[in-house]
Amino acid sequence: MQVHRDLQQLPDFRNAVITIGTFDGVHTGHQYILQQLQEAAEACHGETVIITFDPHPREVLAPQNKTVHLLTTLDEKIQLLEKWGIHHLVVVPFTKAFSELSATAYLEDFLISTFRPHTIIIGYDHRFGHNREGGLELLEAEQQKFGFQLLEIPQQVVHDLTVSSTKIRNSLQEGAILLANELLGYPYFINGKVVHGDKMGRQLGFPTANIALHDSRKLIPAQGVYAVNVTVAGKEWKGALNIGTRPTFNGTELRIEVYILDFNEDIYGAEIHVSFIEFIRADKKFDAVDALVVQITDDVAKARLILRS
Ligand SMILES: Cc1cc2nc3c(=O)[nH]c(=O)nc-3n(C[C@H](O)[C@H](O)[C@H](O)COP(=O)(O)O)c2cc1C
Ligand SMILES: Nc1ncnc2c1ncn2[C@@H]1O[C@H](COP(=O)(O)OP(=O)(O)O)[C@@H](O)[C@H]1O
Repeated sequence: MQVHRDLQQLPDFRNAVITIGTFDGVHTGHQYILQQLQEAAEACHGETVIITFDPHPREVLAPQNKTVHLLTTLDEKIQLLEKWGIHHLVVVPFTKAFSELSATAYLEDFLISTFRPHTIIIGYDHRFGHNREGGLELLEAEQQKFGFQLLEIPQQVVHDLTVSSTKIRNSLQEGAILLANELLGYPYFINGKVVHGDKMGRQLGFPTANIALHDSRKLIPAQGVYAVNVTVAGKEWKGALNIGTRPTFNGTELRIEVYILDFNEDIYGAEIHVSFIEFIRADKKFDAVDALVVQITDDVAKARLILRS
């Protein structure tokens, strides 16, 4: 897949079959659209093109309530779309000026003149241009003049997609990992860098790699303990991960930290990838450190059992 971030440097697309969207999570619901895109492209010997915006339009248009919780960062989305065999991903820098283009200017001067689409695949309720003034009716009106095909994604499919995205976000925020993973079609994951903590872990007998996420907009699952798979320096390990404020030590800051099973290496500064497999329990305040150690020992045994094979 080719990723284009500069609209001035785009290639000449051959019979571009395009769709526009955020594809956050690239979950099972998005697969229907990816399939439509591929089928339409095969039929006209064309190229599949996904147009997405970065930053997220909501962050630019409503910055005061920008509680955008991303299932996937742009880099993660790129990795996932790559697996689907999409030919081109075009990342359009979403600016205030871009958002103020009239619907006709957006359609004619941006979408059509940039991509010369053979086919446009679009949700029945898709809106574009200043104040969301353009929609399917405008696309239909311009279809003849510019000679593109229009494929409408029906209401039911759009509805299912929205329900699915919301369900995944809510499930993760409630610790319902199994449901989230089923809807995603793969285990939810985070990417970050191993940073220094308070050096308490090794004293407890469980050193924990503290993870600083690459993107602060990434959705963090519910506080608690999880069985996870970890990739660090190209190798896979199993782990027990805690998301919490460490109430036993009267901590306040939210930390994400993982004890890696059967592992003993200095990995400060390393890139780390964690996939969530199962929720084990909620975060707790213990009266004594000994009790916390007993609990962590039990968590690790549970993680081992969940992740066996
Ligand atoms: C599997 C696991 C479960 C944990 N559960 C709790 C918990 O319930 N309550 C708590 O206060 N801390 C919990 N912790 C966090 C420990 O308190 C933490 O690892 C310790 O403070 C070390 O922190 P450090 O990496 O900054 O040295 C857990 C850690 C792990 C690895
Ligand atoms: N099994 C392990 N799991 C996680 N980190 C480990 C493990 N063994 C060694 N380490 C190293 O120890 C560090 C964690 O030790 P810890 O005492 O918790 O310090 P910190 O508070 O800085 O995280 C990790 O960042 C890593 O470099």
